[in-house]
Amino acid sequence: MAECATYGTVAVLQINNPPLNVLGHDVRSQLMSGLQQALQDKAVCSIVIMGKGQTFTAGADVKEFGTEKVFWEPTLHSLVEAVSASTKPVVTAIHGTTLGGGVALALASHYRLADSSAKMGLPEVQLGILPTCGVTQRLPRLVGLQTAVRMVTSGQTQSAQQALTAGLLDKVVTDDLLKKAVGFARSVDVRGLEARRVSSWTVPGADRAEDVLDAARKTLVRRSRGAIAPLTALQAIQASLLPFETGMKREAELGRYLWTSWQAAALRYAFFAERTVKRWHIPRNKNVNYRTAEPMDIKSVGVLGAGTMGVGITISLLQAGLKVVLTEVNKAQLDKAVSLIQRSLEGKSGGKPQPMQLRATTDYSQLREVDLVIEAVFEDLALKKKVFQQLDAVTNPRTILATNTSGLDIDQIAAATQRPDKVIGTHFFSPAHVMRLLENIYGRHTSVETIATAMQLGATIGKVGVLVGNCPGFVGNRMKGLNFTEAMFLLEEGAEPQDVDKALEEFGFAMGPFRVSDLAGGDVHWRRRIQAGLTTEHGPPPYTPVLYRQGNRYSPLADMLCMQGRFGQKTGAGWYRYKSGSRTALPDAEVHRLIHKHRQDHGFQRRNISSQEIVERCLFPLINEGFRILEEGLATGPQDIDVIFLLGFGWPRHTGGPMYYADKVVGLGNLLQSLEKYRAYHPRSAHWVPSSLLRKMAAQGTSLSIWAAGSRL
Ligand SMILES: C/C=C(\C)C(=O)SCCNC(=O)CCNC(=O)[C@H](O)C(C)(C)COP(=O)(O)OP(=O)(O)OC[C@H]1O[C@@H](n2cnc3c(N)ncnc32)[C@H](O)[C@@H]1OP(=O)(O)O
Repeated sequence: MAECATYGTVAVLQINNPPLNVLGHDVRSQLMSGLQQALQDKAVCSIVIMGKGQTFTAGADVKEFGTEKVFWEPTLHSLVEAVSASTKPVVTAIHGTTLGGGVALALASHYRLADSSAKMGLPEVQLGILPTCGVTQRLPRLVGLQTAVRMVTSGQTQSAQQALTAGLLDKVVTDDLLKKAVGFARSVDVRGLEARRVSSWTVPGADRAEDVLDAARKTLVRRSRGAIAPLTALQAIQASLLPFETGMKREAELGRYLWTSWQAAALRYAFFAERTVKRWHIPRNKNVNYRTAEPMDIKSVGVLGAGTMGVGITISLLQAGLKVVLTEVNKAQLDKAVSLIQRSLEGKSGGKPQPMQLRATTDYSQLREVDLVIEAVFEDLALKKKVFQQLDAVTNPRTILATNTSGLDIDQIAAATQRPDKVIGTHFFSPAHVMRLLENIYGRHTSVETIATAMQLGATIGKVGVLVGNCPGFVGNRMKGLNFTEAMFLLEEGAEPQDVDKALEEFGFAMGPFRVSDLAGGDVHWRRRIQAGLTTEHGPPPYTPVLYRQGNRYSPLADMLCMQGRFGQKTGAGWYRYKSGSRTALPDAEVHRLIHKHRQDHGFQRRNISSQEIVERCLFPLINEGFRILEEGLATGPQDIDVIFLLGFGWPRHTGGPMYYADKVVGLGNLLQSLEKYRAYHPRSAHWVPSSLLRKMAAQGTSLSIWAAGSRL
C-alpha cells in the first residue's frame, strides 16, 4: 500500500496501490505512520512522497465516498495537515496523472517536483464536490487567483510544463524521478522550512480579485447549466483572500454542502457508470458476456465512405495507431477527406497520429486484407445492403463487417452477407473523432467474438463502448425520438420553439431540441419519416389524417418546414433563422405564423405551458421508453442507457442520466403518476402508457439501482 525506505538522510514514502494508487484508508494509514516514523528518526533530514507504478496517485478513493470509510482516521485531511505541519522538509515527486488528493498532498508539501510527462488536475467538480484539504486555500496563494479558478472550476489537467510556469511546481525533471527527488531532498534545508509553508503566503494579485472573480462567476453561471459544484468551488477560492484559517473553515463548510448534495451522488454514479458498461452481457443469454468473450486482434481497419462520419472515424483509428484503408468511390470526395484528415492530425501531440498509416483508395478490393471494415455510407438501408454484399465478396471471410448506422436494422444488413455472425453495428456520434460514445449493436446472429472485438476496438480508440440490442433507432435514437415528438405537440398546444428550448436548456441541456434539430439538419429525420411511411415529400400519405399516423398522435410541423426547404443552419432557416455564416438561432416570425395557422386550422386552443410541463413532457416519455428497453433486454442495465445519453446526447451530467434521474431524483412512483396524468390528457400517444417494468418497480417500492445490482454480472 505504501512503502518506506531511507536513502541516507532522506526517507522515501512510496504509495503502492495499483492500478492508480488511490488514497484509500489503508494507504492513508501507512503514509501517516511512515511520515511519523521519518519525523522521529533522527537520521532523517528530509522526506520524499511519491508513487510506484503508472501514477503518483489519482486522488481520493471515490469508492469510499458515500461510506463511513472516508471519515476513518487518518482522513485525507489529517494526512495533508500532517504533511503541512512536518518539521522536516517534505518533497512530493509527481509522475503520471496526479489528481485531486494527490495535488492536495503536493500543495501541503514544502517542495514539488515532477517528471516532465506528468499531468496534474483537480477533477473534483466533475464529481460534484470541491477540492478540499486546503487546496482552494493553498492553490491561489501559489499560482494566483486566475489560474486557481481555472484549474478548480474546469477540472482540466495541466502538463508539468504548464504547472511549472504557473508556479505550482518547483522543478521538472526527466528520467529517474526517485534518484532526482532524493537528490533534491538532500539539497533542501530545514532552516528555510517556515517560508515554504504556502499557508503563510498571501494571494498574489489580490487587488484585482473582484474583477477575476466577477468574470469567472459570469462564465460559470452560463456554463454550469444547473451544476452547483463549480460556483460553490469559486466561493471557496474567494475565501482564500481571508486569513488562512478562516478560509479553511469556509472551504470545509462549502465542501460539506456539496458532499451531501444529490448532484454529487449523481456525478459519482456517472463516473462509475462509464466504467461499468465495459462489463457487458446479453440480458437474454448471460453466458455471452465480457468474461467469456475473446476479441480478435485488430491491426488494420477499412473505412468505407469518406463523408463526415468516415473522416471522423478514420481520424480516431489513426490516432490510436491503427492502419486504415479509406475507400470512397468518388475521387474528389476522397481527396478532400484525405486533406481534412491530414490537417486534423497535424500538430496533434503524443506522437500517436501517423498519417502514413493511411491508404486512400477508390478501389474496394484494397479492403481484401483488413481485419475489420467500418461502413460509413449514406443512411439508406437499400444502399447499405448493397454495400455489404460487395464487402462480403471482396473481403477475407474472417474480416468483421461493421456498419455505422444510427438506427437501421442490423439483421437486414447482415442478411446481405454470407457471414451474419461477423456483422455488427457501430454507431459513432458526430463528430466521430471528438464524441466519446460508441453504441455497438449486436444482431440476431452476431457472434460473441465479433461483439468483443467491437467493444475492444472502442476502448482502443478511446471511446466508451456501450453494447445494445437491435431495434429501430437502437437505444439512443429510439428514446430520443420521443423527446422531439412531444416537443412538437407542445408547439401545437401553445409553446414557441424558443420556450421549449429554454426550458430544456435550463434543465441542463446545452441545446434544446429545436436548436439541435437545426444543427443536425431537419432533412435527416424527414427522410427517415418518409422511409417509415409516416409522411411523403408532398405532405401526409393519401387518406391519412393530418394529426394521426400509424395509430398515434402525429405533428406534421417538422415535415411542413422541410417541405419549404427549411433544413436548419445549413439552409439558413429551420425552426429559427440564421444570418449568413452565423450559428445564432434567431426567432423567426415565419415559423410563428406557420405554427399559428396550423393551430387555427386544426382547432388547437393556445394555452400557456409551464417550464415544468415542457420538461416533463419532453423527458418522461423518453425515460418510460428506457424502462421498455430494459424490459425487452436490449441493454445490459440502466447504466448503459445513462452513459449513452450522457456521452451521446448531452444529457446534463449532474443529473446522472435519464434512468438515474428517474430513479433517484423524480422517484419511480412520481414518474408513474405523471405518466398516468399525461396519458389521461393525451390518450392517443402510446408513449404515455407506462412500461410494465416501471409499474412493477413502483408497486414494489423498489429502485432501479437495486434491480441493476441484481442483474449485472
Ligand atoms: C475531496 C476529493 C478528493 C481529495 C479527491 O481526490 S476526489 C478524486 C479525484 N480523482 C479522480 O476523480 C480520478 C478519477 N479517475 C480518472 O480520471 C481516471 O481513472 C484516470 C485519468 C486517473 C485514469 O484513467 P484510465 O487509465 O483510463 O483508468 P480508468 O479510468 O479505467 O480507471 C481504472 C480503474 O480505477 C478506478 N478508479 C479510477 N480513479 C479512481 C478513484 N479516484 N477512486 C477509485 N477508483 C478509481 C476505475 O473505476 C477503474 O476501475 P475498474 O472499472 O477497472 O474497476
